[in-house]
Amino acid sequence: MSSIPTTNFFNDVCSFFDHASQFTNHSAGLLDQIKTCNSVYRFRFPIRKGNGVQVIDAWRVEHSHHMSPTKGGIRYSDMVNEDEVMALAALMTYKCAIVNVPFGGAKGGIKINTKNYSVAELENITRRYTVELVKKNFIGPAIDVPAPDYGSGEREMSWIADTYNTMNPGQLDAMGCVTGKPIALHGIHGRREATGRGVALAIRECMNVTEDMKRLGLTPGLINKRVIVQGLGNVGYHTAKYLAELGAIIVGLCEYEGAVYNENGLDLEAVVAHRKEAGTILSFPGAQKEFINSAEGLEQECDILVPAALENQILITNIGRIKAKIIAEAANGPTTPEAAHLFVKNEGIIIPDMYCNAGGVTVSYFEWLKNLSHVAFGRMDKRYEENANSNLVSMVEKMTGMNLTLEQRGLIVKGPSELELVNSGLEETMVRSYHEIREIKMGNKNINDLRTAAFVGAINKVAVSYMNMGIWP
Ligand SMILES: NC(=O)c1ccc[n+]([C@@H]2O[C@H](COP(=O)([O-])OP(=O)(O)OC[C@H]3O[C@@H](n4cnc5c(N)ncnc54)[C@H](O)[C@@H]3O)[C@@H](O)[C@H]2O)c1
Repeated sequence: MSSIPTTNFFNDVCSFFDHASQFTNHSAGLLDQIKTCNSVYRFRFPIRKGNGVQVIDAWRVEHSHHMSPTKGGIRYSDMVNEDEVMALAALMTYKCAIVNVPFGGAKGGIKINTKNYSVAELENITRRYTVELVKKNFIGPAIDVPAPDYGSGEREMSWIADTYNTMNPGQLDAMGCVTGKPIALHGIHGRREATGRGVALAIRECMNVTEDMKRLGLTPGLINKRVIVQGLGNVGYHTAKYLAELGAIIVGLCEYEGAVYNENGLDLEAVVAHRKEAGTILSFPGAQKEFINSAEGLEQECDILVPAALENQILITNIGRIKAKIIAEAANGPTTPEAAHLFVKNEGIIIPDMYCNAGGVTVSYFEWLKNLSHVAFGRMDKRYEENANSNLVSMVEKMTGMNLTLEQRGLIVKGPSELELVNSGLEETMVRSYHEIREIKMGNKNINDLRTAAFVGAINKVAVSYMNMGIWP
């Protein structure tokens, strides 16, 4: 892997890119166009706080316009900075390419600690942020479509949708300006859990390849595999939930205030309930061990480690103590290039962020399509099941000469629900993309990790778009 020294997150992404680009045959100029962030919008705006005024720092970065609109979440964090937003925007470009979602990459950031603001203040900040984006043409269903990320969720997406809609009266597709909205406000079933579900499917796919598991000394499949998850937010919680449903054992859970471990398994819901009540993950009665230094939680015995919090968690300084054989990057950028290089050299498998957490943008794409098409997805359960006089039922009754019972009528007319459609589309995407990446790796003996293979696939797809598009004028 790359020998470029790590200085920051965007550099790390570029260093992975540079390493992979040697396995492509594109010109230096085209590679430069793909790698660079096209538009970086940094802005500041005031809000009222108490009796005074506070200035908020914010960003929106559009990394690539090889496809429109651009797409990517908005991070609410007091640690967010321009470099981080640029790196996350770049990852969005490669992520969308890997899962064949026809968007360019983008990302946003608002530099606040959400705990220090009331709900009303958060609403003011979110709405003013949206207004700033509208003013500069950095948001719109055909321009740039934000989504949730660290520190933001359905509530913030609702405020964004409403602000945009209010500022664009009569725009038919206005609700497609943002995804990750609540179901009741033009959202889609399955989006909330999509990233975590996708991570679990990515891990399942990886563990089902017998020859790769043999190399790691593991039996294939997820049953009874021991998992540690870092971060109990949207992505971490849902990943742990679906992995447990697929037969894995959640042995460790880490939050910023500490970590808990039990070699026989932790009850996820009980840990979440305990944390909610006690205000900390520590002192959970079902834990055998606990760690006040949360990072120690990552270093415990397990087969699979799922960092699902923030970047730069697995570093050259702690990689030697990580016992997992598989790192599934649910978070963006959790492993630095040097740490990743060492882990792969020691025969570990890293399921790279740009593929591993792509379930979120995949289902966001479904939501955007739903908003643009103005058509409900899936069956209308009640109407179909209660109305047994549909044409289809009469036809079957005519053909068979039978009088169908209500239950039989229901079975005949029952199509997939919106959630079933979303989940099957998500599963198909995660399965197909995993094997596409693995085949790139297997097709070149000099590519020894899935991240490089994923980058090669993504660079090639983005390059084709840019070449087809040409340069104007
Ligand atoms: N939300 C999505 O759909 C989505 C999609 C793709 C990628 N991601 C990535 O997944 C990661 C998590 O995002 P999220 O939406 O779950 O955020 P979130 O805000 O819902 O949850 C993050 C959790 O991580 C915890 N955390 C923070 N620092 C920690 C530390 N040092 N150790 C342990 N826990 C820590 C926080 O307390 C919080 O509970 C981010 O890297 C994000 O970019 C999110």
